[in-house]
Amino acid sequence: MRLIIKNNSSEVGEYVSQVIKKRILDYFKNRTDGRPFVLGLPTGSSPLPVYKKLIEMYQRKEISFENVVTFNMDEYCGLEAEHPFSYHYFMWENFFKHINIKKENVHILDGTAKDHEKECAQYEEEIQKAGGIDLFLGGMGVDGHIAFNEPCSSLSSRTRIKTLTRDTIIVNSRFFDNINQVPTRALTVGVGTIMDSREVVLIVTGHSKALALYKTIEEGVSHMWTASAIQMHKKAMIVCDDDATDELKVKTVKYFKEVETNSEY
Ligand SMILES: N[C@@H]1[C@@H](O)[C@H](O)[C@@H](COP(=O)(O)O)O[C@@H]1O
Repeated sequence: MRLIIKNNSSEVGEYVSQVIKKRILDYFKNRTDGRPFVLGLPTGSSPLPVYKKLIEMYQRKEISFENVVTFNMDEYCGLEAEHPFSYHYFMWENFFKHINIKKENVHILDGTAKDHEKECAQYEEEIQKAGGIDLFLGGMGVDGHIAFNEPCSSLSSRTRIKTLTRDTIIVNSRFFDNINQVPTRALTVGVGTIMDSREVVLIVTGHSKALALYKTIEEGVSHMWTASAIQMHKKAMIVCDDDATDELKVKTVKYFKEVETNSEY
């Protein structure tokens, strides 16, 4: 696992957007079979600087999303796509409407689906049909959750419905007018779904994530901190800011800062 430590969230955004750009450009350099690049995406405040930079790269014609297929991590149950607090709305407002992605290439779980099980099974099938996910970008909850895989989620879980913890409802209430509006359930890809991706990149910024980052990388793999599963991934990278390293050992921080000086994306 790589740990890239940057000074602030804007530098994290710059770095992660460069990683995504490089992976997409490298992928199409040698591709002749027409298979698109498949990108997994998160919502939340952490990826916003990444989306901003990717939009700027698209506007400067450095990158195209014409042959990119996306799968979002999760969606609240019960919110229509047009609902201003839905993850559908978030993704179109903050990213998709500003780039040249084809509407049919965007996949986001339908939180209003009557048959959750069918919706989740179809999502897994669509990921397979697309050829699997090349790069899954993620954030992390303050309790170390990845997507909506709350503490005690199975580390081999697939896409399914999850009940949100009280902690997550309180933390995510900042995006709603009041806490009673926060849905209590969500559809989410599983930890296993994320682990099947060819590469995983997690963004961790701010002091509030410091304990989760420590648990994710300096302690053992645990279903209590589901992001810690990435210790078992073949190609995983965490990109964090200085504030998020507050609970790490000095020698861990020094080690990764030294290793990653002048490293390639
Ligand atoms: N389901 C999302 C996660 O995918 C996200 O990583 C987390 C952190 O969000 P933020 O980046 O706003 O801290 O929030 C939600 O719970």
